[in-house]
Amino acid sequence: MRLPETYARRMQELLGDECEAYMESFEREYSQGLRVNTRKISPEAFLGLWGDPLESVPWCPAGFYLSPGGKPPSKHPFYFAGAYYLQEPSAMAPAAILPVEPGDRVLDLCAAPGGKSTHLAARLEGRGVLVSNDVSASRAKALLKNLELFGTENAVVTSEAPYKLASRFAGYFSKILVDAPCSGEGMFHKDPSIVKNWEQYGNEYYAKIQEEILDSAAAMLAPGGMLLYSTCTFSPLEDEQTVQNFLQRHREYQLVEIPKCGGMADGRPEWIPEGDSALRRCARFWPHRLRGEGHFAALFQKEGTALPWRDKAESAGRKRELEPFYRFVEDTLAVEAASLPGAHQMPQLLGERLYWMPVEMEALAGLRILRNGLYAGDVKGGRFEPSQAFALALKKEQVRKLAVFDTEDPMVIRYLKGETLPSQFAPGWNLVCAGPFGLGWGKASGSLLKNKYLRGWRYQ
Ligand SMILES: C[S@@+](CC[C@H](N)C(=O)[O-])C[C@H]1O[C@@H](n2cnc3c(N)ncnc32)[C@H](O)[C@@H]1O
Repeated sequence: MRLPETYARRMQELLGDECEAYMESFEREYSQGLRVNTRKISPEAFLGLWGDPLESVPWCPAGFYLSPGGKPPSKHPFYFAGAYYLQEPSAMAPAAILPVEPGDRVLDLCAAPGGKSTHLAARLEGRGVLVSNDVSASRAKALLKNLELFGTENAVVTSEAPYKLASRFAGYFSKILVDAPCSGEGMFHKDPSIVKNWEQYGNEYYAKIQEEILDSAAAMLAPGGMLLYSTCTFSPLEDEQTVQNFLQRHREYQLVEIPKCGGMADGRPEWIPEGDSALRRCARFWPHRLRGEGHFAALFQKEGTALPWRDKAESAGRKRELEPFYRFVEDTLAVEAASLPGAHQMPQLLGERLYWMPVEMEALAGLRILRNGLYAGDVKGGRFEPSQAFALALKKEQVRKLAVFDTEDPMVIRYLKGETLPSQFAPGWNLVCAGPFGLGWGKASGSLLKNKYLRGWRYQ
């Protein structure tokens, strides 16, 4: 692997004797990981279903290393069911470290394609709200898809510049994740093309953006709230220096110790001018000291007392315009409308589309929003057509009409490819399942199951 000379020299100066081990880490196999969606299944139950033995990632209770030569994980029906996310093991740390509780108001400010957002969503267990933002509109689309695949009902997906969000959400969030754009030195092994980007932009360019993003994040954190800053680079300018500069600009923040495990190392105050010893509380992930790529994380707490967040109690009652939806629930599902995922949020029809929204639309006016909560489906012509997102947010036990196939049954892949299938299922909408997981809808009529799997998500 060809590393830029200035980079290699700097790493030699920083790491000294340890640099040799770092350089050797480029020779070993890149570790791939899988993080189980705990909204859908426990890690233990997943391991039982998966069959191949998987080793745990020390800093993430739902994370596992994939063994080379195992099942191709991006072609497996469970991947299409949102039962897991494929994620580099070190990248599982930031959302595991930020102490998110169900009911928190969480912001993921640089969120696409959603590795950490899907993790935060799982930890929220459907309570509170997750605002997932990425400044890039095209990347935000992938973010939305991943959150829908995970069955998330309480996410607002936006595509805005952080300062613009800050003007609307002052002091609103109890937890914020800033997984900042960075020079990506920790990913040189995973993706050597990042070296070109490093040569083009350098560390100062990113350090400036990181400071701006962090200032916007600071404006949005509630008193007593916690902020997790992470990068996938080794540069002290983008790591310890960015953290120290932030603390100097925002005296109401303190660094919180990140408990080290699995080979994580302390932050390095001695690598920046007049570095404060508190910077040791940060965590560094070195590829020669642990099984994962390079990362950095810092956890801050804002002074003040956090107020407990309560979901809005929705006693919406039965709304006349939603009658087709209630009929669908009675015909197809095994639970009442009030106990469905997202039903504690505000039901709202936008045109024909029914959503359960965690945040009032007025609060988001003027922002580029891709989604506010769960898009349940369309109410049209006196009928209700459930959405793909709704299928993935439902648990199999919540549905009465089911078309269940064994995970290994070739019908599963045929369904994911969009084919019509033979049916012996109850007439009407059925949740098509691979083993314990819903994949999407099918509509049974006579001897056929019409395929309602979302076209853009089909198995290629
Ligand atoms: C490290 S990636 C995020 C990865 C993501 N957290 C995940 O786990 O999948 C950084 C993201 O920051 C976004 N970004 C770049 N410049 C930004 C800015 N000025 N403000 C906010 N986000 C920005 C990029 O589009 C990119 O998606």
